[in-house]
Formats: sequence, C-alpha cells, structure tokens
Amino acid sequence: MTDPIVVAIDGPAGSGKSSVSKQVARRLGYGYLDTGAAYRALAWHALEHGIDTSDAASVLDVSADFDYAISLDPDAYWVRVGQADVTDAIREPRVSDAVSGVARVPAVRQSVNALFRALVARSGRPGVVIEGRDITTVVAPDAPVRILLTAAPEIRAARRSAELTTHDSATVAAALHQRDAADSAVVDFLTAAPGVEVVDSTSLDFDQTVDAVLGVIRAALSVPAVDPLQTGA
Ligand SMILES: Nc1ncnc2c1ncn2[C@@H]1O[C@H](COP(=O)(O)OP(=O)(O)OP(=O)(O)O)[C@@H](O)[C@H]1O
Ligand SMILES: Nc1ccn([C@@H]2O[C@H](COP(=O)(O)O)[C@@H](O)[C@H]2O)c(=O)n1
Repeated sequence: MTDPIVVAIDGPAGSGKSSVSKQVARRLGYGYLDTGAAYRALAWHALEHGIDTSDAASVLDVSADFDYAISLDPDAYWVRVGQADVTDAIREPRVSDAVSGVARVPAVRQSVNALFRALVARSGRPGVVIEGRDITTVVAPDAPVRILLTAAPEIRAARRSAELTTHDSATVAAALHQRDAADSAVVDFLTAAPGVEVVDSTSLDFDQTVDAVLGVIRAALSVPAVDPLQTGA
C-alpha cells in the first residue's frame, strides 16, 4: 500500500486548525489527526495523578504509563487514555492551562512525534490532514502540502470565547494568549517556514476558510476544483 498524502497544518490557538482540518479531511475522504490531543491527554493523565505539569521530571515519570489512543476518522472523533474516553475532558480550561508544561518536555515531543508518524502511516486512508504546532517543520517537513493557518489574535480570542460561554471573555483571551506565548518558546508556529503557505482567516468565515485551505491543497496536488463530496455525486 502507498503512503498516505500528508496535509500538514500549523497555527496558534484558536486559529481554526482542528475544526477546519476536520472539515477539509471530510471533503477529501482523508483521515484527520489532531496532534494537540496527545499533549492534552498527557496533561489530563498527569493531572489525574496529581502531578505538577511544570515539573518536567514528574511529567516524564507519568508518561511511562500513558496508554493513548485516538481516532483518525473525522466523522467519529474520539480520544482515549486507557479505558477512559477523554474526548471532552481534554478541552477543559484546567487542561488547556496545564498542557504547555507537558509540551515543553523534549522526550515527550520525540515520543509523540514518532506516534504521529506511525498513526499516519497505518491510517488506511488515501491522505491524512494532520494539524498542530510543528507539523510543517518537525513532524512532516516533507509533506506535499504545508499550511500555516492564522487569524488576528483578537479574532481568535473572540472565537474561543464564543465556545466557552461559561467563562468571561477577558479570562478566555488571557489564557489563550498566555498559552501561545508559552508554546511559541518551544516551537515557532507564528511565522511560516520556507515553502509553507499562509491562510489568514481573519476576515473569512468558516466555510470560506475551508475553501481557502482546499484551494491550497488542490493547487499543490493538482487536483480538479470539483470533488465528488462537494457536488453530492
Ligand atoms: N474562519 C472562521 N470563522 C469563524 N469561526 C471559525 C473560523 N475558523 C474556526 N472557527 C471557530 O473558531 C473556534 C476555534 O477553532 P478551533 O477549535 O478549530 O481552533 P484551533 O486552532 O484548533 O484551537 P486550539 O489550538 O486552541 O485547539 C471554533 O469554534 C471554530 O468553529
Ligand atoms: N504539534 C503540537 C500540537 C500541540 N502542542 C501542544 O498541545 C497544546 C494543545 O494543542 P491544541 O492544538 O489542542 O490547542 C498546545 O497548546 C501545545 O502546548 C504542541 O506542542 N505541538
């Protein structure tokens, strides 16, 4: 079997990476791999064990019994740690606040990156849209399609705030920007590496952003502008 086509997408928090990538994967019949979910699940696992995620040695310790699984099906997305379905739990603000500590541990990054490559290779799909922070530069630097998905910081904060209606918008915005600052000290996802196409969704709605990303993919892969899923054929 041939290796799947890899569409690599990076970007800051709230730029639309997961929602847009999932929809793009659906439209192309590709798999969808959310790499942030692995870091979030490990942060959740560490919190369950009462670990301080800013302590790298403790994070490494707890990662030894981290039994992680994720679905690459964009229509049936789930994340598990052992027998626990953590799909929703890993989106909680307490996990978002803790995740950067986990993600800055080099041994953790190496281990999850190897897992991501293995998941893509055995996906059984013609292609996989894989999104995160270092996909275009570290995980899949040779991918035929590499995109940096951005949006103005205040727009990203407003979109995230609209999702987390139980939290006040200033708190949500501060947490999002703080996470970006911590994460960007580890990997650069704010500037496009050479050969990476920028899609700025600041003044695009969701469907327009999906179309813009599909346009970049089609141009890179020389795929016709009309696909069967889009026309309902
Ligand atoms: N172009 C867009 N216009 C309007 N809303 C959008 C657009 N793109 C994404 N959204 C919405 O913004 C919110 C954040 O998007 P999403 O969760 O996909 O971002 P993300 O980059 O994966 O964030 P994080 O890195 O924090 O997980 C979602 O509610 C999503 O539906
Ligand atoms: N390739 C990646 C992906 C994610 N991270 C870290 O995980 C956190 C959660 O990611 P989301 O995409 O779900 O927001 C993120 O804040 C990073 O700390 C990463 O380091 N590399």
